[in-house]
Amino acid sequence: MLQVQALKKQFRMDGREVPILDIPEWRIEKGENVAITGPSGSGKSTLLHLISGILRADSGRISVNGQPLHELSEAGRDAFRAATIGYVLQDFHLIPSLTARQNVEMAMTFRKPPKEKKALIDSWLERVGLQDRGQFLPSQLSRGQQQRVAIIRALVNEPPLLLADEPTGSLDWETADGIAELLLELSVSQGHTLLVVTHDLNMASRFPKCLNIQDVNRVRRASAAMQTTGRTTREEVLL
Ligand SMILES: Nc1ncnc2c1ncn2[C@@H]1O[C@H](COP(=O)(O)OP(=O)(O)OP(=O)(O)O)[C@@H](O)[C@H]1O
Repeated sequence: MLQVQALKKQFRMDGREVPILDIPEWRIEKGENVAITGPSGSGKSTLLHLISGILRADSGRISVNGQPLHELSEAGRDAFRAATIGYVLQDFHLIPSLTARQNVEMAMTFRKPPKEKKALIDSWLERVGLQDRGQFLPSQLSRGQQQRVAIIRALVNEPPLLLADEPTGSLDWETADGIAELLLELSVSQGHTLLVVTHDLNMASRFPKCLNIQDVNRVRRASAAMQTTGRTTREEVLL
């Protein structure tokens, strides 16, 4: 499902290029559920942005579902993402002026008669326990409910790959547990591959496969580098 080879990404900070990711080789098989943990600033969100094609790698290859992303134009990557990848971003990103139902409907890329669309959204809302909340605005929903809307919005087109960035980030532990369970349950029932970035070790431990980004990324953060090299300046180094 996902293949990464010789991937490098750096950002310009304070007038110089700082390496963030250097991943020689990494893959995720179809249907796997994988959690990635790692220190703040270690490049986890950047990695998801690269896999989704929102960001471009400086060099190397990323293939999703057999499609090398570097072969696509920006418009091609957008179309590929819409068809292939569901992305649950940090902090939900629901549109505040639209109801829960409208937020989901907006993401539906395929043409279907309104009746079928309505039935499909109804069934998704019911699956996540929000059947009586479809007409509510995000501000009228709890944070856990908003996250569930964000998850079904990402899944309504049945993408083969679901990416989620800190899906339990600002939730209390009980709600977070429910979201983790929902993500894993949906992955089994829908058959998609699931890749989650999280600081929540409780959530990560529920995943069949859990890795620290530093298991695959050769770039080490400043704090780790300073401990091992005695540097006092705040800079990232490639070990
Ligand atoms: N567009 C950008 N321009 C410059 N630097 C960036 C940009 N995006 C991210 N960075 C830097 O890249 C590093 C990795 O950021 P990233 O958000 O991927 O980390 P993270 O592991 O997801 O962190 P956290 O766990 O805190 O969310 C950080 O030092 C960040 O400041």
